[in-house]
Amino acid sequence: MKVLVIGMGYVGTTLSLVLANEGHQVTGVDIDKQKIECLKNKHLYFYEPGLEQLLDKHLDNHSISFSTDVQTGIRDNEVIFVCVGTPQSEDGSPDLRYITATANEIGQSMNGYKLIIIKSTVPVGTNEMVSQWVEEAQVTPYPFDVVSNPEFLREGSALYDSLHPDRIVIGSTNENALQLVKSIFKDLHCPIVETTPRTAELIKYVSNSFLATKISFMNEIAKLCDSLGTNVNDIARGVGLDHRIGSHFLEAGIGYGGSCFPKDIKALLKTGAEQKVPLSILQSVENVNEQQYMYLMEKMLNRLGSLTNKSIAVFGLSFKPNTDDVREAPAFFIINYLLSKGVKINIHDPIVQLERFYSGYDIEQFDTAELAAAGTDAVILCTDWPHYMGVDWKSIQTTMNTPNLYDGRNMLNSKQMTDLGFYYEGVGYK
Ligand SMILES: NC(=O)c1ccc[n+]([C@@H]2O[C@H](COP(=O)([O-])OP(=O)(O)OC[C@H]3O[C@@H](n4cnc5c(N)ncnc54)[C@H](O)[C@@H]3O)[C@@H](O)[C@H]2O)c1
Ligand SMILES: O=c1ccn([C@@H]2O[C@H](COP(=O)(O)OP(=O)(O)O[C@H]3O[C@H](CO)[C@@H](O)[C@H](O)[C@H]3O)[C@@H](O)[C@H]2O)c(=O)[nH]1
Repeated sequence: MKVLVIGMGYVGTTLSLVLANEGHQVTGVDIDKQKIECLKNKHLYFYEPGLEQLLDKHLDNHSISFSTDVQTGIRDNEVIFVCVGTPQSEDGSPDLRYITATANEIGQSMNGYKLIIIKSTVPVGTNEMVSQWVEEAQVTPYPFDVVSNPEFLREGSALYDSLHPDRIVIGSTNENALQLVKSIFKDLHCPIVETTPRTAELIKYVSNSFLATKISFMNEIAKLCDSLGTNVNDIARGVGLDHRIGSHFLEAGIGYGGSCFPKDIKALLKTGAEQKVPLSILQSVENVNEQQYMYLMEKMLNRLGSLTNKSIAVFGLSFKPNTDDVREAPAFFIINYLLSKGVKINIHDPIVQLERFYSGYDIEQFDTAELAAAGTDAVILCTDWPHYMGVDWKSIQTTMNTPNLYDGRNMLNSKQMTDLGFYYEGVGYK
């Protein structure tokens, strides 16, 4: 099938490559010339394991092409996936300007029937509004359908998640449109949830909110563990082996970040407020998360006494491993806090280059974790990159000014680190 994908961000690029891999003929469009140039030149402009190989393969066999010509893309394709961004606006609600612009563009450029599939995460009622916006923009009243098909991939495992989804959610009011979307994904074997567009839109927000709830719940329990002298990692295992609870998303630490959880939780809270339905549990989830990085900072302050003239190494910048995405990354909240206290900061990350973010501050990036830690008063581990399991902790311990190790992801073995001579603290784990 010929398909157009609008918006070559994480979601659109991954979807385009997966659809090409499933045998579809894909055109990917974006208004960002640089992104399109990169993709045309077989260069993935973001870090995501496995995607560059697919890009190479499908450009070579001509099953995918990229363009900035959105209008021609719309005219040449009956099936259109919309994957544009829906960032957070000032008041916490999603900014729908890119969705509106895309709906207008489709309405103005369409030359026959179009199936418009909304992949972007949008508040309840947006699919209905898209129908209205397309209709209002139409020059000739061609028929079209709008279907909600939210995306559930995770950064860092986007390809795997897209090829092995837990479920596909399709919200449609039209049976033919529903069957057409199902036929596009016919080779992906998983349950399909057929529902209304409004319900599909809400499923996406509830999924992210529930996952974030698990994290914040465990982060609060971690504080109790510190107080009681119990181990939150063992608690997560002991609790998660109960199938009714499940073992995923129970890892305590410095809190969740990324381009999705913080914004989507804010958006659902906004929806609750608009509907005058207080979402008090979700509000607590957000509150716990916003304070979580400071919990580790307070532990460090208790030991160091003061941060004056201190030098601290921060390991890991991205919001999670296997991505170079730093949107809402807890590492940056920590860095900003340390900078505000006049701390000298040494950075290491296996992928992310810091120059992109700071200049003129007392902050320096090093090529190795060992170099970054030398001479510092503490190391703070912010991202659970597997890389940090393999660094030379023995040598790090000997070169630090004072070997204090704060593990914001509870990823290292506390006994091993203590045996090496570190003062080690995790979150609910010592
Ligand atoms: N990133 C994720 O892991 C993820 C996962 C699931 C769902 N989502 C949701 O999917 C959507 C996209 O997320 P993303 O991370 O890929 O966003 P992104 O910001 O990385 O990319 C969006 C792209 O859309 C392009 N764009 C904007 N307006 C356009 C227009 N009028 N025509 C053509 N292109 C246009 C932008 O230039 C940009 O490249 C969001 O709603 C997000 O919440 C994201
Ligand atoms: O037990 C855990 C699991 C995750 N995290 C943190 O939570 C954040 C988000 O992690 P993850 O969900 O793996 O990454 P995302 O790529 O943001 O994916 C989420 O957001 C996407 C965008 O909506 C959805 O599609 C995915 O299903 C959803 O998992 C990261 O900072 C993690 O470090 C924890 O602190 N503890």
